Amino acid sequence: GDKWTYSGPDGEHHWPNHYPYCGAAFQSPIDIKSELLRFDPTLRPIEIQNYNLSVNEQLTLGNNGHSVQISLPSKMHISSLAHRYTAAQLHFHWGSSSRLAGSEHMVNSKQCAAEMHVVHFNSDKYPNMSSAVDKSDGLAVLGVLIEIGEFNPAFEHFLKFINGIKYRDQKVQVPGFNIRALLPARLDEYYRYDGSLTTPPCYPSVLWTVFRNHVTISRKQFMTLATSIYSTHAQESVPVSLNGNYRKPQLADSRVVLVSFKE
Ligand SMILES: NS(=O)(=O)c1c(F)c(F)c(S(=O)(=O)CCO)c(N[C@H]2CCc3ccccc32)c1F
Ligand SMILES: [Zn+2]
Repeated sequence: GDKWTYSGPDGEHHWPNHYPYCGAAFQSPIDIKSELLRFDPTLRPIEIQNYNLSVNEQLTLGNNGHSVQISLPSKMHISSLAHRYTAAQLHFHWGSSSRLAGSEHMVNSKQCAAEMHVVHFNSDKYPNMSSAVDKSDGLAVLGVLIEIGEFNPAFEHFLKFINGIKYRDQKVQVPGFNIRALLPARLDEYYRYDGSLTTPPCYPSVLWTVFRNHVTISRKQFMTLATSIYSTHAQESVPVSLNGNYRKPQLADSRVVLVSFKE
């Protein structure tokens, strides 16, 4: 079972005890430092299909005890990579009401307030997420850095339902909305490297795309995300707030981070 947490005796330094890959190479996230970067002119703009979902489509918004996740329909996919990568779910990592920094990836050691990940699997080669999750060409995750600033109406499509998933394993259906609106304007500027799941079992199976440009949410929206969720079930006597659900940056080793932009 997934007993792992982000702090305490089951925190990230202990993950390798039960999940050996967490202590191996090619781990994510990383601190994306200038000295690791190499411009790659072959990196094409990310092209996504069917992200603009109709309100008549129902999405499952859930609290899985580690994050807030939205399950995504399989018509959504990335079409600009070597294989078709079909969307599975998106989820978030955030700080806390007392520590506004909670992104997983950092850029030159700057940690943002939060980070969104849209998880896709290689549907050319694998039938579903479960069979793709431990394959070296199995997954592609789009990472979006989130800063506190302007109010973001796109986030309201799920934040307004968050009180329905306060406790672990609670789920609610929410109307579909344009998932593209959660991404930054420019999909042509990004960092690209080979890495892993940032949670156990930490399989080194992820082609990471972290967009250069962040999106913003308001302080109030951030506090809603950071203070509404518990990692414990409703019936548990002692509720434990879910915040600070980000893994620390891992060793880059000899990895190069490719960039699609010059300046
Ligand atoms: N940062 S990340 O992108 O590496 C990443 C997470 F950080 C994260 F929390 C989750 S999860 O499913 O919400 C909870 C634990 O897996 C997943 N979920 C993935 C991993 C396994 C799996 C299986 C089916 C659907 C989604 C996922 C994940 F890929
Ligand atoms: Zn994630």
